Amino acid sequence: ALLPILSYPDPRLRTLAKPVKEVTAEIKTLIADMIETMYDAQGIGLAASQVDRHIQLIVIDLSEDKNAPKVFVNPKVTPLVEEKQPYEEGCLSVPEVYDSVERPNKVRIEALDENGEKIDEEVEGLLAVCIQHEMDHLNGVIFVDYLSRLKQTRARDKVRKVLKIREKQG
Ligand SMILES: O=C(O)C[C@@H](Cc1ccccc1)C(=O)SCC(=O)c1ccccc1
Ligand SMILES: [Zn+2]
Repeated sequence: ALLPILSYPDPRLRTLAKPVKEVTAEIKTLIADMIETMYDAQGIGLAASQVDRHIQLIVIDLSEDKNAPKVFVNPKVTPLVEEKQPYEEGCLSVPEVYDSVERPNKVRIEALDENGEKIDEEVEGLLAVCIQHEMDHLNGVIFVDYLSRLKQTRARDKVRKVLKIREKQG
């Protein structure tokens, strides 16, 4: 089922996500719903925080055909390089706002997959950027937090406008 995505600056987006104790059938349903919601919203990632479920769960799909979703439960990210690279980020909770954010572009990701199997990989490029962006969501951080106050104000105004237009479209 499609899930409603919280929009900036909704305070619920600031909630700290709790670890998942066990990947239950209910959580497997949430994973499927998050993947469906991510595709519907044309995103490449989605954190449970964005659908108002405050558990440590993210889904990502960078594939062309949108048929290779990755699931990370209780993810832990460790930068593998000091140097930060800029990347033009967006966010499904801050629609139609894009701006440059600097992050390490090579990280180690440790997590569980949807079957509770261990994941321990070194990733780089857009996957590394996206994982860090989703991890931020689980810690109540939104990419606009890295921008200037002026840009944060503009982002708030832009989201308000976009949501009004989407409401009219029904
Ligand atoms: O809000 C989210 O977590 C989803 C977000 C993930 C993300 C995109 C780009 C950089 C970092 C994290 C999106 O999918 S935004 C929409 C999108 O598909 C996109 C935007 C910019 C670049 C590439 C993709
Ligand atoms: Zn986001």
